[in-house]
Amino acid sequence: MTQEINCFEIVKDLIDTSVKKLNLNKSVYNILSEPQRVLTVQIPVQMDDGEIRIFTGYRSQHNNALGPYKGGIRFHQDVNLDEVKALSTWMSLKCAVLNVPYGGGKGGIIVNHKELSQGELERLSRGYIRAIAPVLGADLDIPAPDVGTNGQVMSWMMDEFSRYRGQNEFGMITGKPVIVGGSMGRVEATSRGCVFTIREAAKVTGLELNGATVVVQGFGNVGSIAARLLQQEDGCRILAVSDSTGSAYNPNGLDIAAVEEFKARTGSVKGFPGSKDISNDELLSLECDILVPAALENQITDKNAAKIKAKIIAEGANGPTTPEADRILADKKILVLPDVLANAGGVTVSYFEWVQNQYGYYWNEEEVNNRLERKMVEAFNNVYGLYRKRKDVDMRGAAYMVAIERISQAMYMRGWLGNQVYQEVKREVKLA
Ligand SMILES: NC(=O)c1ccc[n+]([C@@H]2O[C@H](COP(=O)([O-])OP(=O)(O)OC[C@H]3O[C@@H](n4cnc5c(N)ncnc54)[C@H](O)[C@@H]3O)[C@@H](O)[C@H]2O)c1
Repeated sequence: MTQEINCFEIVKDLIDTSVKKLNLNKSVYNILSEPQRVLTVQIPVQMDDGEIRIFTGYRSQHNNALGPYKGGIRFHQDVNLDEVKALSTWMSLKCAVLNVPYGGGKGGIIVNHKELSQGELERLSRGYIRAIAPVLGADLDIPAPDVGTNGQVMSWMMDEFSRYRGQNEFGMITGKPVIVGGSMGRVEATSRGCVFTIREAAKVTGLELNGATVVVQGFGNVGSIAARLLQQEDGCRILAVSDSTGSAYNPNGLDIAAVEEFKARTGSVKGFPGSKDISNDELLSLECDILVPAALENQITDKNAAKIKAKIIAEGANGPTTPEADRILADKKILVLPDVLANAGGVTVSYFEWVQNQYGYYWNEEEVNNRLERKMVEAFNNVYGLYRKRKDVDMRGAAYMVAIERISQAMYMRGWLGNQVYQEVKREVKLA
C-alpha cells in the first residue's frame, strides 16, 4: 500500500455513502466503520541460525452478523493494521454480496516470506496460530490464504490448531490441499469466479470474448490462473502480464501456460521469450478490452486512470482502484467489476470447502465449479440490476448497497440496532 492512500479510510467513506443512499440508520455506519475485534500479536520465531526473531501479526474481526468471521492471512513486508482492517471490512462486504453465511475477517504478518527458509516459515505459521487460537474456530473465525500464503501454510496452521484442540479441526481454515480436507477447484476459485463475472459483463456490454484482448497486472495465484482460463476457455488474447519484477508484453498474444512454466523456472515473467518488458504505467494504459488488476491495492489512481483504454476492468485484487480513479473511469464509461464481486470466487469456494468439512462428504470439481458459477452469476445480476436501476451509483456503489442491506438486516433482526424494527425502514434493495 502506498503511504499517502489509506484504504481503510476509503472503505469507510464508501460505507458512509451507501448507508446514506440506503436510508439506513447512522448506527449501521457506526458499527461497520470499525472492526468488532482487532488482535495484535508478537510471534517469537527461532531462525535457522538460532537467533530468536520477533514478528508482528494481526487479526481483524470486522463483523459477524451474518456468520463466523472469514478472511485470508497475508504474509508481506508492507502489512499494517489499517490495511488488515480494510481487508477485513471488504470481506464482510464480499460475503454479503455473494450471500454466503459469513462475516468478515483478515489477518497478516509483517514479513518478507521470500527471505525465510521452509522451516522458519512453518515455525512462523504455527506461532501465529498459537497466538490467535483463542479467537479462531470453525464457528468463530475461519482464515484462508492471501498474498504470500498458500495451501502448505494452511496445512501447518490447521495442524497447529488441531494440536491446540486435541482433535482434527479441518473446518477451522480453508484453502487447504485436497488431501487434508481441501476442496476441488479451490486453487482456481478466485480466478474462475472472476472469469464468470467477466463473462456476464461481456454479455451485458456486447463484448465478444473470443479474440478479446486482455492485460493482467500481477501474475500470482489470481492473475496467472485468470489469464490461463481466459485464454484456454474463452479464446481471449493475453497481451501483457506483470509481476513485482517486471512484465511481458507481446501484441500478438502470450502463451500463458508457457509464461507460467517460465515464471516457475526463473521466478519472473520478465524476459519471457518474444516479449518486451514495459513499465507498469505502459501496461495499464495498453489498448485492450479487459484489464485485470490482480496485484495489490491502489494501483489505478487519479495519476493513471485517464490513460486506461480497457472496456471492462475486473478487480482480481482487493482495493486496486482509488475513489478518484473510479470517478474518472465512470466518466470514460469503463465498466468496473468491483473487488467485492469480481474476486469473491475464492471465499465462495472456501465456503464450499467448509461445508464439505462439516459434512465429511466431498464434491467433484464439476460440482464445485457449477455451484460457483450459480453464485457468481446471481451476485453479478443482483449488483448489475441495482446499478442499472439507480442511476446514481457505479457497480462498486451497487455492490456495497447490496452488501450493507444484507448485513444491516441481520443486525436489525439480531437486535444490535436497539429497538428499531427493520420493516419500518423504507427498503430500497430487495434481497433474494
Ligand atoms: N488468493 C486468493 O484466493 C484471493 C482471493 C481474493 C482476493 N485476492 C487478492 O488478489 C490479489 C493477489 O493475490 P494472490 O493470492 O494472487 O497473491 P500472489 O502473491 O500469489 O500474487 C501477487 C502477484 O502480484 C505481483 N505484484 C506485486 N506487486 C506488483 C506490482 N507493483 N506490479 C505488478 N505485479 C505486482 C507479485 O509479484 C505476484 O505475482 C491480492 O489483492 C489479494 O488480496 C486473492
